[in-house]
Formats: sequence, C-alpha cells, structure tokens
Amino acid sequence: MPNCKTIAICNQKGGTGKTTTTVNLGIGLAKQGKKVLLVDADPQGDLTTCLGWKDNDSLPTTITTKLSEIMREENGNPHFGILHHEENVDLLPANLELSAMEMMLVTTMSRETVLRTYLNKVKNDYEYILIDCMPSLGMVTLNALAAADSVIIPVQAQYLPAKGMTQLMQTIGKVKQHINPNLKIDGILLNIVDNRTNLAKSTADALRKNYGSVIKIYHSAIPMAVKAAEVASKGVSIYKYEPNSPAAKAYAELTKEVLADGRKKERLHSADAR
Ligand SMILES: Nc1ncnc2c1ncn2[C@@H]1O[C@H](COP(=O)(O)OP(=O)(O)OP(=O)(O)O)[C@@H](O)[C@H]1O
Repeated sequence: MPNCKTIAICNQKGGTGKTTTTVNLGIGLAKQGKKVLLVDADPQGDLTTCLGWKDNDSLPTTITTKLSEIMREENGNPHFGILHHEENVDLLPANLELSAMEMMLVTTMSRETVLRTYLNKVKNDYEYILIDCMPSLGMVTLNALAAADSVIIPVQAQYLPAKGMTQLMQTIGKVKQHINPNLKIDGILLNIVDNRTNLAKSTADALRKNYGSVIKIYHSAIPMAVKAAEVASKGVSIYKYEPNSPAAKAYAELTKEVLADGRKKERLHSADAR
C-alpha cells in the first residue's frame, strides 16, 4: 500500500485525550475507507482496553514483544499478534510490560529507532498508522517520534501549560535535528473543551498568538462530553456508541481535516516527482 502516513498522538501532559483521539480519529479514518493500524505505546495499555481487550496483561504478543524481537535481531512474523477490531482497525496492543522497555532501550544500539525498524516491516499494509504515546518524553515516546512522519498534539484548555508545550516543542526539535529530519507537527487539537467557559476561547487565542504562525490549530475542537468519557469502557468508537453526539461530529470533522492534510501532501509529492 503506497504512502503510509505515521502520526504520533503526543503530549507529555497526562489526560489530554491522546487515547480517546487515537481511537476516534483512527476509526474515523477507517470509516473513510483507509487501512489503519493503531499502536499502543503506553504501558497503561488504555488504547488496548478502550478497544475492548480488557485483560491486556494476558495478551501473549504486544508492542513489547515486537520491540524485543528487533533488539535481539530476531526475524519473527511482524504481523503475528496484531489484533483486529470490529470497526475495521488493527491494533498493536500494550500492557504493563512496556514499562520495562524504557530501561532496556537505554542500553540498546540505535535505541531511538527500534519502533521505526519494526513499523517499517508492516507499513506497506497500511495507509495510516497512529501511535498513542504515553504521558512522558522517555525512550518509548522518543521511539514514537522517530517512527512518525508527523505529530498531533491534543491540548486541554484548562491546563494549557506553557512550559510543558515549550518542552514538547524542544523535544520534537531535537528529534528532528538528530533522528528524524522530516518530522512535522500536523497540528494542535483543542480537546475536552468545556464550552460553558470562556477559557477554551482564550486558550485557543493564546495558542494562535504563540504558535499560530508556525503550527496549525485544528478548526475542529472536541467538546467535553460525558458520552466521550463513557465510551472508553464500551470497547467501541464514539461513532458506534453515540453517533449523533457533538463529540462524534467533532471527531468526524477532525478526520476530514487530517485527510485533507494527507491529500495536500500527496499533491506536493506528485508535483515534486514531475
Ligand atoms: N471529549 C471528552 N469529554 C470528556 N471526557 C473525555 C473526553 N475525551 C476523553 N475524556 C476522558 O478524559 C480522560 C483522559 O482521556 P484519555 O485517556 O484519552 O487521555 P490521555 O491523554 O490518553 O491520558 P494519559 O496521558 O493518561 O495516557 C479519560 O477518562 C477519558 O475518558
């Protein structure tokens, strides 16, 4: 499959909706006919449980297995252990074992590019790979940024931490400089927005003022909604759980924006090729 785009959903701040966005953007893209792999890169394994694999500790094959195989230079079947979800996305699951990887990666050769080496083995089968990052900027997240073509940063208005954003931007800058020169920031997503307050608007204004000239802020903002929180325990997407909810509509709009970015990139590619 040509032109797979790998997107890291990343913010080292906890609880900004990275997992919820990975599920609903990923399934949104699948609903538009795209072949999608979701990668759980968080030892909490929330992406895996959100998609219905509640007992993730008993899964025999996870992202940890795949990273270990690459580190030991073993040639296992790269597709073995990838799960298929009823809403037409594939999942490379995770569980707590991944936390041991932080330490193991530190002493590994080419330690930042282990995940990239693995994903290169499967990416021909997908048009989009979304990586749900953990809330830290440790080795596993560096691996996600090294493997990605671009980053989407979900930000929660109430907790816009200027310092946190600076740190994230610096890390992305360093990854670009040293490991992955083509890494781009696709955009900042205003997430879990409480429309009852003015804070969302002032956060959007602050983000546009500080970053708007260099980074896109998605037009779609995901509203704070009980249904969007509840869906995490249902094993399905917001489109299946509550298709007419404002959150489902917002995620469908975000999906369109992400697809439009992809089309723009393809046009640039073909113009370059001519
Ligand atoms: N639009 C929303 N409205 C209300 N609650 C939401 C919304 N999106 C996500 N949540 C809830 O907010 C919490 C954090 O969301 P989520 O797990 O997606 O964030 P995260 O960034 O992946 O977290 P972590 O940093 O711990 O990995 C969860 O309880 C989730 O159900």
